[in-house]
Amino acid sequence: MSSIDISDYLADRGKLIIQDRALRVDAVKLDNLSPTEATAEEIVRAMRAEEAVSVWGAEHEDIEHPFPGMEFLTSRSVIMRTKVFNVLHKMPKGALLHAHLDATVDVKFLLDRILEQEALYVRTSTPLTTLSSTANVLPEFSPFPKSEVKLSDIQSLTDASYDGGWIPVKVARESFSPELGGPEGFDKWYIASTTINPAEAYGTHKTVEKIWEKFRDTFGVTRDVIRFSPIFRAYVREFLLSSIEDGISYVEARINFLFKTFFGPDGRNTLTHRDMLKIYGSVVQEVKDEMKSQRREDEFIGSRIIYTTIKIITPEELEWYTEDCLALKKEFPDLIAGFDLVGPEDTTKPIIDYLVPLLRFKDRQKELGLEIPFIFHAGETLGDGTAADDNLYDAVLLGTKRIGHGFSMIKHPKLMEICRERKIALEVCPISNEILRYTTSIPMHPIASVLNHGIPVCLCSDDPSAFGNLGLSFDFYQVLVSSEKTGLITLGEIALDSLKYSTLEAGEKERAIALWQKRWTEFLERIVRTGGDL
Ligand SMILES: O=c1[nH]cnc2c1ncn2[C@@H]1O[C@H](CO)[C@@H](O)[C@H]1O
Repeated sequence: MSSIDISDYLADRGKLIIQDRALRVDAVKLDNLSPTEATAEEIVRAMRAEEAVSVWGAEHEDIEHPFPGMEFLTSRSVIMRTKVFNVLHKMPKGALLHAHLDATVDVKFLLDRILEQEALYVRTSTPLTTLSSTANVLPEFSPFPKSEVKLSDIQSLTDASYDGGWIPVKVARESFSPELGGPEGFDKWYIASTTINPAEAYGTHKTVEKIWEKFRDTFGVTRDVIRFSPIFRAYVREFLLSSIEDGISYVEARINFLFKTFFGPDGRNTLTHRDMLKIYGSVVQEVKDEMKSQRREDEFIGSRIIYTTIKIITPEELEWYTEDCLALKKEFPDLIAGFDLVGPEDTTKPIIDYLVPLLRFKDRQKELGLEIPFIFHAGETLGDGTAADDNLYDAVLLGTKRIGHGFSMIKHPKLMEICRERKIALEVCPISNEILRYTTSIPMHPIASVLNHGIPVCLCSDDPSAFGNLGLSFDFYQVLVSSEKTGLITLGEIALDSLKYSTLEAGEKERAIALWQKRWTEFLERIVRTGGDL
C-alpha cells in the first residue's frame, strides 16, 4: 500500500480556516501577537481547557448537567470559584455601553439604602399572611412628606387586618411576622421581588413572554425608590464605583425618563429631569475626584447618559421627550450621549410607529446645531419577520450608531453586511438574553455568528441587578468558555471596540484607548509572570 501524502490537504485546510475567519475582529491581531500576548493567550486557553474538565466535567450538587456557558442563574456560584473568572475579573474591560441604570446595582445595596430613608413608605394590595402570599404579592414603595402620608391603622403588612395603607419601611420590616421570617423574611421577600431566580427563569416562567412579566415587575418595585433623589445619588455612585472595581473605565448608562418628575429629599414628586442630570453629573465628578485623590484617575474616564423612554407612549407623546432631550443636550452637552426607545420589543410598539416624530427630532437637531445619535434597541426577539425583528431595518435606516441587542441580526444577510461596513456595533448582552429566554445557553447564542461575520461587538450586562451579572466579568466569562475561537486576545479586541464605538469625542476617545492599552499590557504581563494565578 502506498502511503498517502496529506500535506497539500492540510495546507488547503489551513488556508480555508484563515479565509473563513478573516472577517473576525481578532483576525489581524492573532496574526501579529507579541511573545507576551501569545503566552498570556496560551495560559488562559490551558486554564479554560483544564476547568472544562475539572469544573464543568465534575459532579455538582444542585446542577444536573453542568457545561461551560450553561444557564447562568444555576451556575453563578460555580463560575465565581473558577480561575478563569478570577482572571477576567481583573481584566481591564473598557466601556460598558448597554445598561439600564435602574437595574445596575446590587439589590442588597439598594435595600440598605431604602431602610435608611425615613421618608420612604411601603404598602401591599393585601395582607401577607402566608409564605405563598409573599411569593405573589409585590411591595409598593413611595416617598412622602411626613404631613401628607396616609398611614395604615395597622402598622404591619403581615397582620390579617392590615388595610393596604402606607407603613414606614423600617416599621414594616420590624413588624414582619416571625412565621414569615421576621425582618430577614422581609429582606428575602424584597430581594425575591427585584431579582429573577433560577426556578422562575428555567421553570415557572421559561418563555420570553412569561419571564418578561416577572422582569417587568422587578422594575415596578424599585421605580419610585430609585426616582427618590437621595437614593438616586447613592445608586449612581455605587454603580460607577462597582463598575470601576470590575475594570470598567467608562459607562454609557440608559436612563428611563418616562416619568416626567422625580422625588426630592422632602418626598415631593417635583424634581425635573434637569435636576436629575445635575445630580448625575455631580456624582460623576465626585467619583473622578476621588479616583484622582487615590492616584487611580487612569481607571475612570467618566460616564454619559443615553436618554430613553418606553415604547408604550403614543407617537404624539414622543415629541415631549425629544424636545426634553434637546433641552437637556443643550444644557448638558457632555452628559447626553444618545437617544433610545426601550421596552420588551415583542409587545411594545415598533420603531416604525414613531417614524414621524423621530424624523422631526433629527430636523430639530439640525435646526439647533445639536447632535444626539440614535442608539436603538432592535431585534431583541426570537421573531423572524415580526415587527420586533423588523425594528432592525428601521434602526439602520434611521442611522443608529450602535444596536442594542440585535439578537435577530443573523437572520439578515444584507443588514449584517451594512453593520460590518458602516461599523455599527452590536451591544450584545449574553446573560440577559439567556435569562430572558431568547437562548437556553451561551453556546446557542448568535454571538459566535456575529463575530465570525466581522460585525463589531461590545459585551454588556443590560440589567445586572435583576440577573446577578454585576460588572462585565460574568458576560465575558460566558462568552470565553463557549467558544474555542474566542480567547483572551479576542476579549481584549472586544474591550477595545467598546471604547472605539462609544460616543466619546475624538480626543477623549484617544486618551481612553491609550489608558486601556497601558492597563491591558500590564494585565497580560501579570498573567505571564504569575502563570495566570493573579
Ligand atoms: O433588555 C431589555 N430590552 C428592552 N428594554 C429593556 C431591557 N431591559 C430593561 N428594559 C427597559 O428599561 C426600563 C428600565 O430602564 C424597563 O422598564 C424596561 O422596559
